[in-house]
Amino acid sequence: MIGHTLHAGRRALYPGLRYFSETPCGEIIEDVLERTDYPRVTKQASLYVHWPYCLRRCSYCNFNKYIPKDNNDHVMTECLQRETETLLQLSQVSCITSVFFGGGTPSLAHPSTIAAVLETVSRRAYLSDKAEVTLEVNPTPAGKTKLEDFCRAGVNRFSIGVQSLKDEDLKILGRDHSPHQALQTVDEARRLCPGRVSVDVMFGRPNQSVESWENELSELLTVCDDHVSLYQLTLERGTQLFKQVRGGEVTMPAEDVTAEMYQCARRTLQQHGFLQYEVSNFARQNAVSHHNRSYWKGGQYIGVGPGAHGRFVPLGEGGVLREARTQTLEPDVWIREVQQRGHATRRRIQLSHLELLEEVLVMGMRMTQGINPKHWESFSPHLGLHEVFGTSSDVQELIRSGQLILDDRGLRCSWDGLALLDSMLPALLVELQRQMSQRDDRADGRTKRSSDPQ
Ligand SMILES: C[S@@+](CC[C@H](N)C(=O)[O-])C[C@H]1O[C@@H](n2cnc3c(N)ncnc32)[C@H](O)[C@@H]1O
Ligand SMILES: C[S@@+](CC[C@H](N)C(=O)[O-])C[C@H]1O[C@@H](n2cnc3c(N)ncnc32)[C@H](O)[C@@H]1O
Ligand code: SF4
Repeated sequence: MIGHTLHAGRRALYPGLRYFSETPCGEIIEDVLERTDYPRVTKQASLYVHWPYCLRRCSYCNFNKYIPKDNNDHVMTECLQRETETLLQLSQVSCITSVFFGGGTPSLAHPSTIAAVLETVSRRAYLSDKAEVTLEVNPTPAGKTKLEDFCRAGVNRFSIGVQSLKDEDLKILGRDHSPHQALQTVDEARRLCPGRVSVDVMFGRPNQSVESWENELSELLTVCDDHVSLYQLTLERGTQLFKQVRGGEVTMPAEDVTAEMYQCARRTLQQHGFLQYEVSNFARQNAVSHHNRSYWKGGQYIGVGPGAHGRFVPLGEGGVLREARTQTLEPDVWIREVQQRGHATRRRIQLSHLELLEEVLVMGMRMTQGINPKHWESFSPHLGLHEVFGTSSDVQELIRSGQLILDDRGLRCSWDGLALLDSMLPALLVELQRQMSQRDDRADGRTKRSSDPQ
């Protein structure tokens, strides 16, 4: 989803860099460096920390996870701290706005590991007491008993992988908990962090019908807190489920059935007071996830741990371009690299201005509020949102057909359009590429004219 870099191979020079420093998180001091045409760079970021271990492999999952051979908590903790320090220094980020411990199964980590990483962040950057600190939890009895200690370590939001409330479905998915254990974990998390508990649920599961999904959702709504993430089960190559489906052992619901499940869930959640704020995310009482929202708003983020990815400008190395960075995948190799050179960045790609705008577009359109003109302008000061999309006949057609809205509030999907976002993005991206290239041609023309012999 976010690791995706559009046109990663292409390189183009940023027209310039405007550098904003922050004191410490709020006030922005503008300090124009070099040329004048580049979106602002701030000294704030969110932090993602990847815990790469799971007790077993769920049948559908292709995330970066490994079954631990032995307990290496101590060395993992040291390396997560070291990589956090290094990347904070490399990025010169002085304010961390949210922290997300994801995985794998980060609830397998010792609470002291979580505390140690947060302590490192606080030592090296500003981390407000109020900053959102989320931990993903597998709802097993062992996970549940550690929740209180995780809170003491500094976690103030839990994201619980409930996935399904049907025992037989959890078995097909290869989960190691029952629906009852999941509900007990949600209860305990709500007791500890009222209003700050999210549940992840997957739909489009093998043999699932719309009717059974509706019943399951109703049950979920009686127990959940104020945040729900609904993910359509994706059949990932290389997983056990993929093989089972290909071998005919398991049948996935047809596309029109999963589309109906999605629409039915959106309606039901709305009726229960949840606002959909993103393709897969719903919140009531304003319990939106700050961490996820900062990704969708094109904020900088630092990723530490095996396979984590990040998006930031390495100001500390003299960098001026935002980079897409990925850390080494395999934990033992990652540990060695962190011990040797302080971090294990395996891949770094400088994003051109166009690539950055493509990401801002793709991520921003996932939010129901879409992209407002000011948000766009902070990344594209010289080519406004209406200039890019206002004149395109393809975009006009999407507006006429009721899928897209472009007005004073910006560009966004309609209710129906959000479900069809993937089919709309190619037209939007083509328009962006066309307008950016015309703009570069005009700028080149001006440069050429001004350097013509008099
Ligand atoms: C990778 S898991 C990590 C958290 C934790 N280990 C768990 O399983 O709950 C994060 C979320 O990704 C979602 N996910 C993983 N694989 C998926 C797939 N193939 N299709 C859709 N969602 C998936 C699940 O809903 C899960 O809660
Ligand atoms: C699958 S989402 C689950 C979020 C959950 N539903 C919630 O509301 O808290 C996990 C979060 O971690 C981020 N994430 C997952 N894997 C990552 C990775 N390898 N590097 C950086 N961020 C990652 C996702 O972008 C997202 O923000
Ligand atoms: S879904 Fe979660 S618990 Fe299952 S294998 Fe993937 S990361 Fe591990």
